[in-house]
Amino acid sequence: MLSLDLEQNTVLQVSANIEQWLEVSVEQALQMTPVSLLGDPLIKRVRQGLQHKERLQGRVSLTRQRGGRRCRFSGIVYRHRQRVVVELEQIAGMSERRLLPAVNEWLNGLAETNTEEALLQLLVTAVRSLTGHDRVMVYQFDADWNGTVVAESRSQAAESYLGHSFPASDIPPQVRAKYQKNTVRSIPDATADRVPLVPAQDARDPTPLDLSLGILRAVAPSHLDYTRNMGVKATLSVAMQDQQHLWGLLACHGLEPAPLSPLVRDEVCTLVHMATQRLFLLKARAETLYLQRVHDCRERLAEAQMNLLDPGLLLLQSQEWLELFNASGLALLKNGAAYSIGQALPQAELLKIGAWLSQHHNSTGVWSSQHLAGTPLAAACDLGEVCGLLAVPLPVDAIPQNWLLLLRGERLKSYRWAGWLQAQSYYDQGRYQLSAKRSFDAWVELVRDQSEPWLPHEQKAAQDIGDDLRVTILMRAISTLNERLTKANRSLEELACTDALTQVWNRYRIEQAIERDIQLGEQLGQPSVLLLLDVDFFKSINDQYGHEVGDAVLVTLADILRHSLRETDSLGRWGGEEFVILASGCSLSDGQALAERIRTAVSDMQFDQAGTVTLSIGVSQWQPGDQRSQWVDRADQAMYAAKQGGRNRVVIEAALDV
Ligand SMILES: Nc1nc2c(ncn2[C@@H]2O[C@H](COP(=O)(O)OP(=O)(O)OP(=O)(O)O)[C@@H](O)[C@H]2O)c(=O)[nH]1
Repeated sequence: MLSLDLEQNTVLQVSANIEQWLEVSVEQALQMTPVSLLGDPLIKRVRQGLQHKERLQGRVSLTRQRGGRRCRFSGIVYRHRQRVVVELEQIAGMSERRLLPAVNEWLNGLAETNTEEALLQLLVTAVRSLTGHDRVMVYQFDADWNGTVVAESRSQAAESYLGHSFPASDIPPQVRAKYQKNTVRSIPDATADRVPLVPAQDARDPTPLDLSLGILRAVAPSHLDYTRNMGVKATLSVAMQDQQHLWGLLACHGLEPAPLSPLVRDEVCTLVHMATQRLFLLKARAETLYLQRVHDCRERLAEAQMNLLDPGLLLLQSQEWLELFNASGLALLKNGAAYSIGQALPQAELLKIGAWLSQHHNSTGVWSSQHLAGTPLAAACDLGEVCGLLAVPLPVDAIPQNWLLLLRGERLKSYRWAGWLQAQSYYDQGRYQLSAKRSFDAWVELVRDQSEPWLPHEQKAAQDIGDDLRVTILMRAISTLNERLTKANRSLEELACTDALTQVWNRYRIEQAIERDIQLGEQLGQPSVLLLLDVDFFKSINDQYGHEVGDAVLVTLADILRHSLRETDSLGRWGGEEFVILASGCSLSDGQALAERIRTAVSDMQFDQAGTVTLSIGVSQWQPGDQRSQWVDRADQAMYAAKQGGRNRVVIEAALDV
């Protein structure tokens, strides 16, 4: 490793072992110019490639004769402030020409895998065949940065770590941050001596050289302890990440020092990079399929909205929602009622959950827990077997009293922790301080009372479906309200058209019916007849028995009249003790017959206290050109004639003296 000042054309620092590689002593090297030490082509390439850049794209190469043999070096170059760092490694082992076809084959294989498991397994197999490490693992981080080994390829001699977990403290935040900058960390020989730079500091710029972009920097003593305690003497780890997120690591272990050609290391990085891309592609594909299922569910909800289905009934048919959310039970809390499917809780407990959520969760976003026993909700109700809850508020009028609840049972998980669980790092003055692990024996920890975690895409899908469900509930509520309003309007209308005492139509309503019949007569020539009925000597009934008896007579009379009519006839109270019957589609003679029937029925009737009651009835037929008043007047005149003629009789208009 060398640091150069290309402006001043000087060599600032060199590795103490430079002579072993380039056959110049440290003193000589520090006297030389960069060009005389590393050659004109290399320095030219660095000058061109490093303009305005932190690191050189690609590699530089250098050839030297050593002990009569030609040695090839490959190097990386990066900048720290004014200084340019050159790291050179001798190329050994598999030649470039033999390496490429093998890598290509592995790359093709990776591109053909269709499951995450197959992909990661192929990756560890490929990397081990290239590097010859004893154990190659893929190590996946969970949300808390604990890592679990999800794929492994190993030699007989290496113990298996598959399924083991490592606590987050093993790879603390500042180490994780470094992986974002430099995806690869290589320790080919953990037992090797550290080689210092000479001089240790650049006299003009005492800032320590930042080597975080490099490969050859020495390893922190705590990390060396860590690898030693793990029983490994060589490691290589490569970050598996997309732009923002460190998903996991590819980690290689050698039980013995494992010198690694920089070219092989580069190819491993390429394989890991390609495998990570493929991994995210497979994940994206799975997510697309999931979103398609969510979309189908939403389509069905949209249909339910159009058909104004009751969301509660809808839920009962939604077995699919259970599968979609990998839920053991599902409940809808709506207007104080609970509908549920699957293994839910008793209605009373579900309602308690709803009440607690409404009181404590004010946001319109979802509420979730995979460990309900650790939340205050556990004290508010009996959760039974339920360990996980994803609750989606369905606010109507901004108050989230309605909830969609997705429930999950326990998922027993055994963590096979590799090494001690005691804190391996501690936080001090804003930095994690590392201390090495001392044991890597597996500890099995059984995690109880927890469900599968609610993944972000599941939470998003639940929120979307919740939004649709909320609209369905609203639409349903509006339609129910409309139905009620229509009913209420109809009752009001009836009330406005009904005579309060006799419950037959009032004068306003019967006049409307008469107008309608006049229109039908004019448009279709339909005949209609009016009967005007007046109680004889009604005043004397009132006078003799009191007004209440008079009222009772009117009520009984209305009943008799109602029962004497056909479907098409209409009955109304004209006022006082007068009634009107409109016999639609009826001739004058038919009207006369009807009037006679009624007159007889009434006169034959014994009224409770009033005894016999008789009617005088006038009958008139609508004539083309008649206004309502003319038609009614003629019936009135006929009725008057009946009175005149001695009462308890029917007179038709034809009998009137014109
Ligand atoms: N009990 C009761 N009486 C009513 C009601 N509406 C009108 N009346 C009475 O009905 C009586 C009608 O009397 P009149 O118009 O003199 O006629 P009448 O006694 O029937 O004699 P004629 O029609 O000539 O046979 C009056 O005394 C009114 O007060 C009612 O709703 N209830």
